Amino acid sequence: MELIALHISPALPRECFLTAKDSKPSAFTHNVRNRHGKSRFRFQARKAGFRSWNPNMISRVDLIQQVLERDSFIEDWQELEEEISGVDSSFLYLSEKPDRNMTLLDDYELEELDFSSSANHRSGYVAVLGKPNVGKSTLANQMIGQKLSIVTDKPQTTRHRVLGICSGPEHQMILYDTPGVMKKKMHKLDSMMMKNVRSAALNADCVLVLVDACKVPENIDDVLEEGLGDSKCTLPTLLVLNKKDLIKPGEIAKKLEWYEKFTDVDEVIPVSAKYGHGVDDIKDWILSKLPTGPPYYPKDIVSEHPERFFVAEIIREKIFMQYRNEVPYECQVNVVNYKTRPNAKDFIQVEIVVEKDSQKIILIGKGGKALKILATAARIDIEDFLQKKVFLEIEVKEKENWRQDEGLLKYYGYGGQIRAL
Ligand SMILES: Nc1nc2c(ncn2[C@@H]2O[C@H](COP(=O)(O)OP(=O)(O)OP(=O)(O)O)[C@@H](O)[C@H]2O)c(=O)[nH]1
Repeated sequence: MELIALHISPALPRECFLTAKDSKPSAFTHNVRNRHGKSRFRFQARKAGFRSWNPNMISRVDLIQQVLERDSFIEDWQELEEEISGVDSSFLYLSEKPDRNMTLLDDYELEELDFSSSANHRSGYVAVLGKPNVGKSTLANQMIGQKLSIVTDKPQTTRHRVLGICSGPEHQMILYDTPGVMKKKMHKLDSMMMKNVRSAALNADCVLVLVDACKVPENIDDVLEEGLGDSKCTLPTLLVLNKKDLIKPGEIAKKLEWYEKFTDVDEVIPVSAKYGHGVDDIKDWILSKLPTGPPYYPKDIVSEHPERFFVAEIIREKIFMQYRNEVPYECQVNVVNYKTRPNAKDFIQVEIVVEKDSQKIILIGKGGKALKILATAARIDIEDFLQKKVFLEIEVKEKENWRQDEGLLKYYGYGGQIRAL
């Protein structure tokens, strides 16, 4: 490791960050809070060539230890170590939002965030809600300028809350793309997914509710109720009439009028998320609702999820594209091993969990042909995403009723935390 230093800041509560695709090598930051909730140790980790700090490369404790070995100026390292060892570093918690009062940054930290103090800077959290297939992921990707959420033509493909960060010189919007709001919950998986939608809304400073412009206008009360619960009356809400490219301008005007008249939202904006039309209007609306304040994350960070999360999501997208009917919904993709190797391709071992033997047979195909096609398509996209060559190994396993098993679902990351190691 070519560590120079490690920076610890209360404004940066995450363990690993994904930087924008073509950004310059970044400062990777790491946060440890002391007992009083304030950072007392400040270091900075830089390693050229990484788009994110992959926790597999080095464990949290190793990282701290390496810094401690180098830096003699740390007085109270024993306390620091105690604190680190008390934290289960194999999980990333997705539901926390840094306390605004804790994000009062000093000059050094502002410099680290690439942020020059400005009274007009706005930052905050935005929950993106809507029924399945209305275009939430497409809009979130368009706003961030990079594909983070998988997009398919099938409903209910987003299972996790995907956090994407959209930064500009004067703003930082942190978007939660959420699974489609659904009334009927078939499995425990569905209820846990909806719980995640709610916790996204709890963190939000404002809310976008997407509807499909091609569909007959419909009440959004159920989306607001399911997605926001008690917060529904208090948060500024924008109704986004998406897929306007698919209908005639006259029809858009009629639907706009309907939604303005029959829903209790602050504004309605027609857009085409797919083609980026109207997306700037949405950004302007969000900016008018976010509080002024410093950024939460460095400006070149686009997500806090680890690379392995996106690897699993890319494979899930390919499953949706290749297989029909219920099969994609019955699959869970887990990255069980992710090794970065200095002199060889990265090694990624993945298991696809299915509920029945019949699904396993379909996934693998005759002589393993279908699985081979899947692995090739996934590998190409993963290499494009990671900007490096990988060796991808996929195995299909059967676990009866995994969608009903709360313990397993938590282990797979549906309980608000995902595995980092
Ligand atoms: N024509 C058109 N298609 C769109 C637009 N936005 C999204 N789509 C398509 O609609 C489908 C669903 O888009 P997603 O972004 O996956 O929808 P979602 O709301 O995230 O879906 P869930 O995962 O089910 O919650 C995809 O085929 C998109 O390409 C749009 O503005 N115009």
